[in-house]
Amino acid sequence: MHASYYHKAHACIMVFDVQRKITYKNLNSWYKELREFRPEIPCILVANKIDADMKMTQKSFNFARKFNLPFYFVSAADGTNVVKLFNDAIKLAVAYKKNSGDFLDEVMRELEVRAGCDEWGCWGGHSCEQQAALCWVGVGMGKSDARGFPVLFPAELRAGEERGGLV
Ligand SMILES: Nc1nc2c(ncn2[C@@H]2O[C@H](COP(=O)(O)OP(=O)(O)OP(=O)(O)O)[C@@H](O)[C@H]2O)c(=O)[nH]1
Repeated sequence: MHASYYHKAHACIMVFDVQRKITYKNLNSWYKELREFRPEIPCILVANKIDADMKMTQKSFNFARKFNLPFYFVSAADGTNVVKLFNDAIKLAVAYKKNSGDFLDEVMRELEVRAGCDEWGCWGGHSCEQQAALCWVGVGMGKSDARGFPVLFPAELRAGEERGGLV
């Protein structure tokens, strides 16, 4: 899968189809690839389509145990465990993002603080990422106000907009 799919992911839901064994076997290579890009993010394993064969819920799947992954039996068709799965994945992702030792996450946390973003979002009409990018440039150019916030000049902002919105 292209690297951009993994970029800045904070959680992963890996799904196999209980009706097609090959999808279970393929988990090895998917998991290996995931860990090359995102070594630490929480990963949840899902056995999907249990409505088609409820007997499969009696089976124990070693992959989850081997890699110590939370494991859910799901049916996307009838909704079994779907909401729980996504709620839990979001919680894990948020918890990971708050505390992660990933260099990029640490940089983003620092920039969000400098840009005046908090858990509500970003103040000043920009998204956190836009604001952080503005801040990044401001810091890089050594321009900041007394509070450490970046100072950008209209010409730089215009140039940024011409390049697609970010300075
Ligand atoms: N019975 C059942 N069918 C499902 C479930 N989830 C998906 N399907 C069916 O599986 C087929 C493939 O679904 P997609 O959403 O296209 O999934 P995909 O991963 O792109 O495709 P596959 O790899 O073929 O499963 C469709 O016919 C779906 O209706 C499920 O939980 N139960």
